Amino acid sequence: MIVEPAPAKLNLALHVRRRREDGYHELETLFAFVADGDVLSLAEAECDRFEIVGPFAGGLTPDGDNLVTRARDAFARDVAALPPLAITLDKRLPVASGIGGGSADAAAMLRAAARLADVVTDDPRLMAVAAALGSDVPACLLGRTAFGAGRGEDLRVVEGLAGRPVVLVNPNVAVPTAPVFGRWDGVDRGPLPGGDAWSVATLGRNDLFVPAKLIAPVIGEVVDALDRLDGAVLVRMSGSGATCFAVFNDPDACRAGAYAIRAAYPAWWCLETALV
Ligand SMILES: C[C@@](CO)(OP(=O)(O)O)[C@H](O)COP(=O)(O)OP(=O)(O)OC[C@H]1O[C@@H](n2ccc(N)nc2=O)[C@H](O)[C@@H]1O
Ligand SMILES: Nc1ncnc2c1ncn2[C@@H]1O[C@H](COP(=O)(O)OP(=O)(O)O)[C@@H](O)[C@H]1O
Repeated sequence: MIVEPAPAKLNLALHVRRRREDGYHELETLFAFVADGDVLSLAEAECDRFEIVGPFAGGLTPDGDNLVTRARDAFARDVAALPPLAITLDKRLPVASGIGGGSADAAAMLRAAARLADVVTDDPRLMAVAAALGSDVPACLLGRTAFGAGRGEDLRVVEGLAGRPVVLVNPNVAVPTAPVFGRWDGVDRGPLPGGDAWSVATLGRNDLFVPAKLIAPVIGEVVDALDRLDGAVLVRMSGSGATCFAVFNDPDACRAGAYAIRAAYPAWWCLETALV
């Protein structure tokens, strides 16, 4: 049995620079990962099977198009043969929420497949398969704090944020990515600032915040609620939303913040975790 974690991704900053001819957007982003996420379990079996369990299993159908089975099939086609596998996805992250759950699941499947097939994880074919699966999958395959450019696949690792406590909050509203990009106003507000990772995070922006709020105005309430927490040193929306995060210096303040959010907004999803 292989157990492969699929950690949630955060965009600590996300600058949208321009819309490309192919419909995708050129980004400059600071990717980070947290200590919690979905979990993929795999065991060799008589035939391929896929099931989804966990708190957000209801948001997906196991028979439908899933990034896990797409990653499995792409690996078997483009990298190396795989034995029949019984795969269980423990879906703990809200679906379509800006923290890359599906991308993290696909990346976890590729890592597990590489282990099973004795392929090294820095095999360039793995990154190529990841990029074809989705813009965030290469970053999730790397799983480390990194600057991302291009569609998100041009990655440069950066150190310096591990261990910072963070609260993630989603108002339980699914926000699909494409319509958010579709509402971006086309104005280039400038590149990521220079400096170390923390300076970039704090001085940066999320250019998808305004377009995402047009689709789900409650995101504004989430940011306001996080802004009111004592000790929050960075509050922002991640990706195309609707999940927002608050970074703290002090783990006790983080715990108190998560407690306050759960008490005031019991219908919202709230995860107390840390950057890795
Ligand atoms: C916005 C980001 C920021 O990290 O995260 P999420 O909000 O999805 O977590 C990503 O760029 C999302 O990556 P991912 O979710 O893998 O997107 P993809 O499947 O590649 O693309 C979904 C759709 O989003 C739009 N898209 C995505 C990436 C990009 N650089 N430009 C785009 O315009 C396109 O309309 C595309 O059809
Ligand atoms: N394993 C998966 N987990 C989540 N979503 C998936 C998965 N496989 C396919 N999808 C599809 O991908 C879309 C984006 O999902 P997700 O990665 O959760 O969004 P985001 O990157 O915004 O957090 C969903 O609307 C869903 O239909």
